[in-house]
Amino acid sequence: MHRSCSRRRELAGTTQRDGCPSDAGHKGGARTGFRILQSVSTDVHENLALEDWLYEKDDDVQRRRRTLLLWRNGPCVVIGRHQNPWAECDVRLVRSGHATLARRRSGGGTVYHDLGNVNLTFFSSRTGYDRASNLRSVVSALGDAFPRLALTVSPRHDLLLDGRYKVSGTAAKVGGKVAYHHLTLLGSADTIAMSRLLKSSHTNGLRSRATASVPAQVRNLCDADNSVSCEALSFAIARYYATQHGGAQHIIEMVDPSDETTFPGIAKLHDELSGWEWIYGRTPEFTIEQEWNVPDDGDEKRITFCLHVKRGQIQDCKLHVPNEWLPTSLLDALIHSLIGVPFWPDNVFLALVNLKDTCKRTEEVKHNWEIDLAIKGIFVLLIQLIIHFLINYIILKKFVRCNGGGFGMLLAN
Ligand SMILES: Nc1ncnc2c1ncn2[C@@H]1O[C@H](COP(=O)(O)OC(=O)CCCC[C@@H]2CCSS2)[C@@H](O)[C@H]1O
Repeated sequence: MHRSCSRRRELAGTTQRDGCPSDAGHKGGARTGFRILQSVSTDVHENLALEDWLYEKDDDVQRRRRTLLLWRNGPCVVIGRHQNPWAECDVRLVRSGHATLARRRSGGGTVYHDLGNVNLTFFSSRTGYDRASNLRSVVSALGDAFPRLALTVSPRHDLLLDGRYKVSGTAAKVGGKVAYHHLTLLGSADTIAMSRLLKSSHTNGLRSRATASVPAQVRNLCDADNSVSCEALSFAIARYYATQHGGAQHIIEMVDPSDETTFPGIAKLHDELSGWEWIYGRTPEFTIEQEWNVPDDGDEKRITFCLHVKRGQIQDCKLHVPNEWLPTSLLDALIHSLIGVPFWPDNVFLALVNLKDTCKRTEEVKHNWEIDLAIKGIFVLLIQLIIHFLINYIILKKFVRCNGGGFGMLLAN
């Protein structure tokens, strides 16, 4: 890392300096065995790119120098590497601008972040990687600074307040030589937004082998001690970390993940992490099935609609409607118009709504103008669908190419 652009904040004293000597991270000229960094960015994709960059490219991390990174994000939902966003959160709400969606490199479940949540990443050698020890340090650090907080480490490495409320979730990435363990810490996050966002938009009928989150009852630390703030949490943890690793005094080095000079190649990592291909396209394949009953001459008929999605695109589509309702050729055309289309709830939702309308229309038609109009209706539906898909598909593809993602903005319009 070229450090001349980072800023340093000396926490043991009161000084905060801008511009630093080129040996930032060296204490009094002598290199310490550890380093504490804090990101100035609150953009989740920038911060994940920074984490990635440090893990992949940073000389100090590669030389197994212990590094603690502190970071916070604006409102976002962060899914694990092997998760399905449609199963884990309300994608529609996310896309309407309420939060950013990110897929991280580590496994595990889905969490919500905002500025009331602090993230800590402990980089170490693979052999020095020890989640339990990191968590014990966090508990000790917070115990020293906020004696009123009763924190414990659960068997699955969550941090619990009063033995039951989750205040921190953990995940990790372990490579051949280096590793990181990262965790959240709920200081004063918006837990109402959290529960709204972490509700699947497709609770019924979604089948997949993706990792499922383990929902928990959460609480903010500030609810147990109102002197808790994210700044105070970061300070307490940084101070403890330094003491633990032999530093009498500690310095927090402020780093800017949008600075390509300091972190060469970081923009590429950012583009990858914020692109559709990574966030949605990496979803393990899944099947989604919807069914509903439609009245038919005083009776009820069942319609089923089943999509198989691979790499974020519809690979297969099955639609069963009563034989007499739709001519097979049109049914096939409808199915084929969906194949290869990115699985985008709007696309599928529209197809379902149109299909429902068609069925209703078919019902009316049976009684009024018979099959002639039904075919016309379906034809109109097909044209609508095809136009809709073409518009979405072409524009979205173009958009993704230009912006590396950001469907939310487009679809919100
Ligand atoms: N910010 C935060 N902190 C603690 N717990 C949370 C948070 N957001 C949601 N939750 C609760 O955890 C479960 C999911 O628990 P689950 O155990 O399934 O997943 C995790 O804990 C993953 C932690 C990942 C930590 C990374 C560190 C830096 S980037 S993200 C969710 O349903 C909520 O009930």
